[in-house]
Amino acid sequence: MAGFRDLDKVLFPIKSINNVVQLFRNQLESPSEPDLALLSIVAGVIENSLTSRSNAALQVCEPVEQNNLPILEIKTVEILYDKFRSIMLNAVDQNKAKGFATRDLVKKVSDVIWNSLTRSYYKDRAHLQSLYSFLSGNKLDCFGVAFAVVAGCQCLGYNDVHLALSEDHAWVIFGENGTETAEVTWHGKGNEDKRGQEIGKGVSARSWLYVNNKPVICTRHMEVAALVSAINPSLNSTHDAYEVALLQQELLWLLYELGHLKKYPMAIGNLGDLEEIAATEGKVPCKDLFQEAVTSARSYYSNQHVYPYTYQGGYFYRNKMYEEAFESWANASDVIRLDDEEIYKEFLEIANELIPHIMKIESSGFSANTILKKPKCFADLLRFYDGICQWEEGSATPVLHIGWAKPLVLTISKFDADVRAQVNIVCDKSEEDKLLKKNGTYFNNNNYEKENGSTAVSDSVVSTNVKNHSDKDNSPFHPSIEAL
Ligand SMILES: CC1(C)CN=C(N2CCN(c3ncnc4sc(CCF)cc34)CC2)S1
Repeated sequence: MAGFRDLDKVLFPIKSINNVVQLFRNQLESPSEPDLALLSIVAGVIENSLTSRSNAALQVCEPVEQNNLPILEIKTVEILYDKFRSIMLNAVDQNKAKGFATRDLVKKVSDVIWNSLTRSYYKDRAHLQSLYSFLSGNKLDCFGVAFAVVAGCQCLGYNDVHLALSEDHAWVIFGENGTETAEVTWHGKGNEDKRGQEIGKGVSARSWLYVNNKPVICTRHMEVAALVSAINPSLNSTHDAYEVALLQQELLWLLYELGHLKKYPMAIGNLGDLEEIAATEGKVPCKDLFQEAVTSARSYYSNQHVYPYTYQGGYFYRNKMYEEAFESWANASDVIRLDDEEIYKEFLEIANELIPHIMKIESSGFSANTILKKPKCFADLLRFYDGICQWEEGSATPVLHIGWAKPLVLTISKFDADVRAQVNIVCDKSEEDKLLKKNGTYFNNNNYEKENGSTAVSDSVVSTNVKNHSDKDNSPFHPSIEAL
């Protein structure tokens, strides 16, 4: 482990964002691996000092000149760092010969963190993700507990313990081949925690909560990306602390340029959101970052992640690119599996707020190039709704209710009959095969590529997949909705 070395200590007292970026760069480029506890404490102290209620007023009305931070003395960091190490070293006996972590060791570290937490507190509050929060307030959120367990294991010399991330949960992998898994934190409200248990191989592992067995398995450097992604600049529900957001943005660029975000779609999406708010001169534009997140999820996680498409759809929506937003949301809908509370809320907002808002604007008659005349938009909308219906079919609990049906009917009815007529529901493979051959396009599950591998759609034919409600096989071919 890199630890707190002299070349890091000379950067103190830290007074600017550049100093913090340099500390992270030192750690990330060190021959030994970056020290998660050190970096989480530094990020946590800075975030807390700039977002805590005490100076919230100051931050909102008097933006501190750029790049200056409240002075961070080395002593502050050393005290917290040594406290974390002593908690770990005292709790776990050290005589055992180092080697690979065991389930008992991982559970023990999780218990040490767990049993130190304040009895009851509002778990979804902001700024509870870092080791600073753990050490100064004995409070952590769900992600923060999992991160602290990995940082604790690193402290104890178990470098095989790594963070595993889905889009709404976190756990750890460990062991000689990194194939052991263990729950180390809770998930959601009112669910009994399963700490110590392995991630099931059954239905639950195929749910969205475990991204259908395609989680982000972090390297040490990606764990730094996770702590940076988890930095929360929120001052209150309407304002962000400018310096915290800028620090997060610069650290994400550092990690991006070192290549540590390649397999981390959500971190790329986080950077895209920050770049949309304040673009950094000469960098990859946010629109391309959102596409890179989609490509990463498709390349490394078999397109089983939803958030890259909702990041991208949200960008298109905010920039009034409604045709593109429909396509992103339809792609997101193609991904979803069995029911899950968090992702349900995402789709509920898209179906019952964002899409109706777009339809209201588009049918107000002022938009010249209205999507209401575009068969592809109608096709993508049907694909979006079809995915949700399939979700309903596949899930134990009912998903759809009249609250979904009304906006759905209203939306569909906004497209004229002549536009709808151009969307041809193709219901059997032979017909689809003929069509595909004719247009040189073929399908794989959720995206379409020309034979030459470029992802595109020929102008005359826009094809899209609609999962056949009946077929349960995994054949890549499904009846499709064609807009000719
Ligand atoms: C398109 C969106 C609604 C905007 N922000 C989103 N997120 C913000 C950032 N998120 C994340 N960003 C980086 N890493 C992680 S790991 C994780 C699961 C709990 F550990 C969540 C998450 C979660 C998703 S999704």
